[in-house]
Amino acid sequence: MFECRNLVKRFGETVALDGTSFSIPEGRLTVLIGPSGCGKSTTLRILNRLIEPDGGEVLYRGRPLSSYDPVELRRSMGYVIQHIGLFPHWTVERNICTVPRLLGWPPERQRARALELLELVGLPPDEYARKMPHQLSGGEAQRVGVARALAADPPVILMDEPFGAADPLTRSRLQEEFLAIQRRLRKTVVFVTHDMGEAIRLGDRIILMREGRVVREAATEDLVRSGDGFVKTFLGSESVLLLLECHTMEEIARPAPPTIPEELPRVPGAATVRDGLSLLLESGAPMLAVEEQGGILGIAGLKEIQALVRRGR
Ligand SMILES: Nc1ncnc2c1ncn2[C@@H]1O[C@H](COP(=O)(O)OP(=O)(O)OP(=O)(O)O)[C@@H](O)[C@H]1O
Repeated sequence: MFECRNLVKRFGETVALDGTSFSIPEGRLTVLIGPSGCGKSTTLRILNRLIEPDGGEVLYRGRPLSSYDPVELRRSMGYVIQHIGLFPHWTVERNICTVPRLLGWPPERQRARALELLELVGLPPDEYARKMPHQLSGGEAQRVGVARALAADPPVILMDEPFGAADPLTRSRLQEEFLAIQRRLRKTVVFVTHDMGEAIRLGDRIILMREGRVVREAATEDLVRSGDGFVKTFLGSESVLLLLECHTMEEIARPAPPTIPEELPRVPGAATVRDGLSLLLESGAPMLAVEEQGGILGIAGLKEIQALVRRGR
């Protein structure tokens, strides 16, 4: 979807991007990650032409980005930032419809879309559509921000530390919800974070940046497994836990025996192995029953988790 070649961007003496090259595939969630100041946000702002690079080029759908009208381009890309910037004296519904209104959609279509999106992000429309931004919690405001970014059904969503200000529990809920939405919608998402746990949980691909350059660009799982130099420092001692984030319980479950004890704790097949391990340790049970659509699809315990870690190392 995007092809960035040798991007250079300077702010006075500061070199924010120093020959950055990478590609962003269509329909996948690509994470840009790296230490503070390495050029992640600058890259994102170049992608929607909020700023222009001093050198290099970006191809978007095979054409130079510079050949697109910046205003139209921005309307075709949802943008979610940390402090979501809802308009304070507009209702939630009106905020969500910002772009559809600019595009001249008829009011009924705007309204229907807002209600549909509130549903999608888990905010009951009857309760939330008429609320004002100051009546929302931080997590709810972020959900409205995601709904607003999706409103005109743009093919691309740019997200700059969207859940960065949320407390850990809310953050993990927002991540799960967004992942579920992304599994349905398959947008091209470029997601900036400096939290490796978040990158691994959400990203199909990860682009690791340092000092304005790309250090590594790989599928999430390959990156976690490889653990070379800078990657390893970034992952630190958490690398095993992070590997567990990449896999689901249904992937490691073995077939269930004909009868399984009633008291065995249940875990959804889609839960990460990390969540499965927590449940196993908390419950003290020898095994978990892995469920899918109400039925039991298998069982898994420490042995299966250890096998996964050994395979991943
Ligand atoms: N408008 C600006 N004017 C001056 N310097 C800037 C501007 N925008 C970014 N920079 C500088 O460019 C470098 C890269 O900034 P950028 O915001 O892209 O980093 P980042 O990786 O997103 O950092 P963080 O994780 O802290 O948000 C930094 O040194 C920053 O201070």
